[in-house]
Amino acid sequence: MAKRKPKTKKAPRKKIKMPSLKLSNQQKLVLGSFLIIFGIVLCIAFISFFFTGEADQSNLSNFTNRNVATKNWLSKSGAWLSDLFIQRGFGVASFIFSGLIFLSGVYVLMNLNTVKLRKHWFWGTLIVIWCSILLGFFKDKIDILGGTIGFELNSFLQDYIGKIGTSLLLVFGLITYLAIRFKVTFENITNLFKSAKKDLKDEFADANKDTIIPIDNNLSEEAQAIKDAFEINLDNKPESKPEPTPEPVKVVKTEPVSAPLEVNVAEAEEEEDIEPELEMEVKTVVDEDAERKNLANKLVEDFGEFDPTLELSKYQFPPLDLLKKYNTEGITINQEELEANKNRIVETLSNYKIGIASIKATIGPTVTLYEIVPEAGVRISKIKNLEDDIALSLSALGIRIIAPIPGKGTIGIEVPNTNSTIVSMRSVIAAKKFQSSEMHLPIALGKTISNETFVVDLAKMPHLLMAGATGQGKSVGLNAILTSLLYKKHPAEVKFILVDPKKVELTLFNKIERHYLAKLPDSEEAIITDNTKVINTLNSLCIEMDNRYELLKNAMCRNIVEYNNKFKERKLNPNDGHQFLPYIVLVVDEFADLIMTAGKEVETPIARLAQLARAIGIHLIIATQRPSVNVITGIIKANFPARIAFRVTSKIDSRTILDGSGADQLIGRGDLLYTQGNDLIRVQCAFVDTPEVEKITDYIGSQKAYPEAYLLPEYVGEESGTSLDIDIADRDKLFKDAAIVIVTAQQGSASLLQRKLKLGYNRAGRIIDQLEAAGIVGPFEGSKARQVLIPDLIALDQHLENEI
Ligand SMILES: Nc1ncnc2c1ncn2[C@@H]1O[C@H](COP(=O)(O)OP(=O)(O)OP(=O)(O)O)[C@@H](O)[C@H]1O
Repeated sequence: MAKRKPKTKKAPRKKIKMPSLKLSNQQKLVLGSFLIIFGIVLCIAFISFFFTGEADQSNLSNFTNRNVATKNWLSKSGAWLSDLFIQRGFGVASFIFSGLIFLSGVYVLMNLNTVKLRKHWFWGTLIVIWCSILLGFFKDKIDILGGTIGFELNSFLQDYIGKIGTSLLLVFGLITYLAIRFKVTFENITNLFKSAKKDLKDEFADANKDTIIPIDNNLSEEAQAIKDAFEINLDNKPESKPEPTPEPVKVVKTEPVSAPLEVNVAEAEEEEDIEPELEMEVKTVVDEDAERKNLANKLVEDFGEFDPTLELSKYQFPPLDLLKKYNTEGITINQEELEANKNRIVETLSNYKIGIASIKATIGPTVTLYEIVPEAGVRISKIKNLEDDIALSLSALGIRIIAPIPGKGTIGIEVPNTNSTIVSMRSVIAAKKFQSSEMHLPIALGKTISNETFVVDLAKMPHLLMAGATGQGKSVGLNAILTSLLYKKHPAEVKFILVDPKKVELTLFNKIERHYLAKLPDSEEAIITDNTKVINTLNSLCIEMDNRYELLKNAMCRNIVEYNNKFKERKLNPNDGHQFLPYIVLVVDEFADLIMTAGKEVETPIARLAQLARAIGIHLIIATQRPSVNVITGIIKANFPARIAFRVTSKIDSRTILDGSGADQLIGRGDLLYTQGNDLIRVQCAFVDTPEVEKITDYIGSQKAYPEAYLLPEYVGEESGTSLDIDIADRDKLFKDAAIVIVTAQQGSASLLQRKLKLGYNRAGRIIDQLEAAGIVGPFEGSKARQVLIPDLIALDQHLENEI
């Protein structure tokens, strides 16, 4: 079976979640309102209990008897409930339970986070117990205060630690509660007292400001008395301290000055007082990073890590059964063939006087590798030169000599099997190596010569160049790559941009447009078959790349993996434009065709993407039939270290794609050479047929999808405005309407036309060209809208009339 979810992905230290009871919205409404009403019922019954409890007491045992009448406002059930909670339970503190039940109802109804609710219940229950123990002291006076439980607990404690001990224990409980729940500290309390004292003083000071005592020569006795009184009231200092304020007043008194001097008694006092109380304001520098981290931790605690797959949480990965099993699968060893080939190799080599010390065969799906160890003193180059002779003697195509096999110290001769076996996509997808791979973009390419499943990571490549003559298995190879990713990656994690100039190869993927494809905002079809659109898409992808780099820079991340992890850990704020970034894989099926028609316009953005896009999760896969140097230019080659070569027709083509020969000696039908810069690895590509792809895309396409394909940023092409001599007769039918829209809005943008006239991007772009040619809008100005050269509609009419 296909893996439903890449469970083997390093589980990011997820908290073990409590099994959550998932309720539908209707169930939430029912349960929420029930709890709210039940909370209210309890509260009413409890209140009523204080008035009717005593009267109902005797009837409780006859609760089931219909004829017995109770006085509780909620009748027998009210009497029973309040007796249970208050009398036999926790006393008046039981009101807290009714509040908690009510609160639970509100939480369920409003779909609030239950973590807080759990806290409320925990602390609420503790308060109930604390209160009932406290009120248990008064059981003798009013027995319902603490309830039976409160009384029992209280007397239990008293038996062991006495009345004083129990009281102290309750005080300790209160302190603990305040300290933990309200973060009260000793410093907080002292600061509170200090500030209260200061406030009090300020108040007095203010009061005195109103009664400023003009101290002139004759400071009245009363003033002195008032001042003294203040000193006595406000100064807490011990009497031994140096004498406080009277001094300045005395001075004034004894020294008559002609100019009246106003002395504010309170002020003078404050000067004295403030000094010893001088408080240093300690400003703690808030570490923003730490604060953000705390917030992120809290968010993760409350809501769990961000799950990008949440929107399509019910998405099912395609099952393995959709892929076909082949009868020809499984390697059959033809002993005779093996023997015959061995003998011929030994014979041919001995004809050239090359002795062999040992020979060993490894049978692969399409070729068998004969590893020989030549006798001492044999030149390797001598064997290498015998390639054609060995091929002749074995009368077989596709003989490849690897001399020496890197890291083995042997010489390899690959000889095609007479009956090659098909490597099914099913077998490679089912392989443990693929299923348990922890790669970011794993691709099960096929099987190696030693019959091992060959899995590579596209994210590491980071771009792939694929070449091969027509009919050698390129399209199947591309399908195998796409299938691998579909089997391993959720729609939220990867998006494809498919360019298919042949128009038929990738059309099947149209069905998964809203799951897996990305497209330009204005394009109708997600799969690009039109070469001009490719240019826009590539440029748009460059904008996406720049945007992503900006996001990474702001998030201080070096690559998409770090960024996405940070986003999942809720350390990046979506309000700042951050979002989970899916990988984007651009697949171009026929690159030669593109280069021929668009040349530099395609080459430049491709080269730019190839150079820069690896860190931000954009990967390119480019396939071509013609691996000639004018298609795979130096700049492209330099940026595509990973290459796949299917069979090509000439050594030169092989050299272009692989920087060496080899691809010309392949046997076709999915036989390929893979290199990532160093060794060449011969792989038999997995075979996936069109009906299989169709089944997979049908399966995915039938599931719930995103509202639309992943939208790439809009790119306003420069191609508009190139041909300014547009014939008036060739103008679009909507030309005049467009001119009116543009002049009215005084904004020369194609997207405005798209919106107002409901046009596709291409047509809107063409009309903008025509408007430029007609002198209505100015030339292209990059990201800005074009200038409108006509001020109003009257001027537009005149302008168009003059043209004719
Ligand atoms: N991995 C494979 N295993 C077995 N047969 C294969 C494999 N790949 C391709 N073939 C055979 O080769 C045929 C041509 O393959 P494919 O259509 O992929 O070639 P191509 O290189 O894409 O050709 P073109 O460039 O003309 O589209 C297939 O129909 C299939 O019969």
